[in-house]
Amino acid sequence: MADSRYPEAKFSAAAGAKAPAIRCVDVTLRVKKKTVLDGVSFEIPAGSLAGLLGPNGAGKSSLMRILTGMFPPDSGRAELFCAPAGPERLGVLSFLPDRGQLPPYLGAGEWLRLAAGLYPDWSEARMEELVVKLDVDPAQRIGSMSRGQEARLQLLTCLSRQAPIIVLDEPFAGVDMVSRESIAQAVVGELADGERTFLIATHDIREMENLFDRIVLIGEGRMLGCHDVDQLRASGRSVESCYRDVFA
Ligand SMILES: Nc1ncnc2c1ncn2[C@@H]1O[C@H](COP(=O)(O)OP(=O)(O)OP(=O)(O)O)[C@@H](O)[C@H]1O
Repeated sequence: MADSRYPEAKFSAAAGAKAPAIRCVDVTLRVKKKTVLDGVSFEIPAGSLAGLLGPNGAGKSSLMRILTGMFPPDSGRAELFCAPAGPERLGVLSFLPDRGQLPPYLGAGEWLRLAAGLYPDWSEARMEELVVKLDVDPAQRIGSMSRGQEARLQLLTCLSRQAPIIVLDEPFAGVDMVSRESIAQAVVGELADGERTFLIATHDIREMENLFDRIVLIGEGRMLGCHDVDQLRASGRSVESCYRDVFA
């Protein structure tokens, strides 16, 4: 069932599995005279778990920031549930930025209590479950955390919200290899229930390969493909082989 607090999500779910939760139409962005995104168009159907893949500097983070409404594109449209992305739409989207920083002087538990007050869609039950799964110590001061430990706390913060769209920019940066695999399966895989829509930018293709049902490939600011993963597999290809074909 779509969450009744988000009429657009309900509308989208009612419209069928193919209703786009995220749509970009000819999105172009220039930063300091450089074209960072050049006519990017794709759709992510509601309920998908999509990977946004591409090499360093491809434009993935820039595209995600446009989707969160941090800044508008120079031209084209970015839409969430068929309405323009923008700061006023942050209620439908939970975002984990690639270079986010949590207040170093707080303990993890103190931060989570603060976040619970900040977000109206915070789920205390999910937060408690994720504290265990992500192995976060509520007593640990954020400033004393390793990069991987802080990344877990950031992921926990993002996933404790019940927003219908979840956008994660490099959620596993700094997390060790074995933990990346288990977090991908036990946390992201479990939350991808066919209702929420995930867009995840990652270089950890092997760990995420089995979870994606769609991939968007972007290189030097241009769209280089948007594939249904089942169709890729039916043609004898994997996400990794597709990535190598495009970028190697
Ligand atoms: N504030 C800025 N000033 C100048 N150039 C910028 C700025 N922000 C982004 N860029 C440029 O835009 C391009 C895309 O950057 P972006 O961070 O979106 O790429 P990315 O695909 O997320 O890369 P990565 O995988 O390394 O995180 C890069 O060439 C980057 O140098």
